[in-house]
Amino acid sequence: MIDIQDLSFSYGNVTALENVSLKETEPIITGLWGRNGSGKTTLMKLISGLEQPNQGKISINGITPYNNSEAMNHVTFMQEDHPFSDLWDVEDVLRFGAYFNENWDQAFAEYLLEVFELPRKKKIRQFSKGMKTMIKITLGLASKAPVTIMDEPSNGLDAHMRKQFYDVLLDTYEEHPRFILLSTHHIEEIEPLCEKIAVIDQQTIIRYEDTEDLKRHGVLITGPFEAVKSVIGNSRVIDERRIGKQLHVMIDDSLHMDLGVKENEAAGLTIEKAPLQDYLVNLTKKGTKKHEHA
Ligand SMILES: Nc1ncnc2c1ncn2[C@@H]1O[C@H](COP(=O)(O)OP(=O)(O)OP(=O)(O)O)[C@@H](O)[C@H]1O
Repeated sequence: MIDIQDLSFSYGNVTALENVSLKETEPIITGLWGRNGSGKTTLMKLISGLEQPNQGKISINGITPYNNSEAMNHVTFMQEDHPFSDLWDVEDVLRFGAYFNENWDQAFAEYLLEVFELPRKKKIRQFSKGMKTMIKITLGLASKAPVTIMDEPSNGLDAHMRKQFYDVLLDTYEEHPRFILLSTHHIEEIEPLCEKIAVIDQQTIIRYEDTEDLKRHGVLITGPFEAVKSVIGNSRVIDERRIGKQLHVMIDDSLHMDLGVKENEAAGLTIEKAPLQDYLVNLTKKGTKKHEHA
């Protein structure tokens, strides 16, 4: 389906991606999480053939996307600032979608316009941020491309429209499975949709795993200094704060028996699972260090 090997890319002397590898053979929904400037958009542009790698290979269903007109039948990329013409209204966007996508589903596109309550005759440039996101979702999903890439697809959506987005995405995916890559800074916004999550940091993908496995990671431990130090052992500490005699740490580990037992409560320790977003932020922050055994 998608095979990226040892990919590197620079804008002039700014290295945006280095030695990125990611392989997925199943048509699944994948989240791409990373902090600002981590390289998410660059990776998406490379996958969709808008940029040429400096090094490494990308294969989409056996096709190299850069400078390859056939790739358009395999990949759709909905950019965060999608280049819609100033003159276009919704009907122009749909005509564009039908012209450039061989799997275009006009009936589904019409249905999505109704779900998102989009006015047909209004110019896209007059749309609100959320409405622009909804027309991009419409274009992206109705294209039914085997590889569908969406940069920040929940950007600007209110709670109701985000729920509508989840519902239509899951329905169309179930009916017509394809590889869907969704990028975000806020993992909670897309995590319920994603079977796997790729984490990008310092120009490369540092994790690519099942969402459920990733969600088990990140444990918060709070309590008296010595008790916390003794329970964390050799676990990797990704956040540490001292407040008075209390120590608060987050470790890059999953909740397991050694950490969860009642004796720890007796020692005044609180041990709990950290929210996934907090875990990812700490995992990718500068200066994250290995705990040295006391
Ligand atoms: N056109 C460009 N010219 C020069 N440098 C660029 C260009 N586009 C991106 N970069 C640089 O490449 C790196 C990766 O940027 P990219 O836009 O891929 O990150 P991102 O993860 O999508 O960021 P964000 O979440 O803030 O949108 C950053 O250092 C950025 O400054």
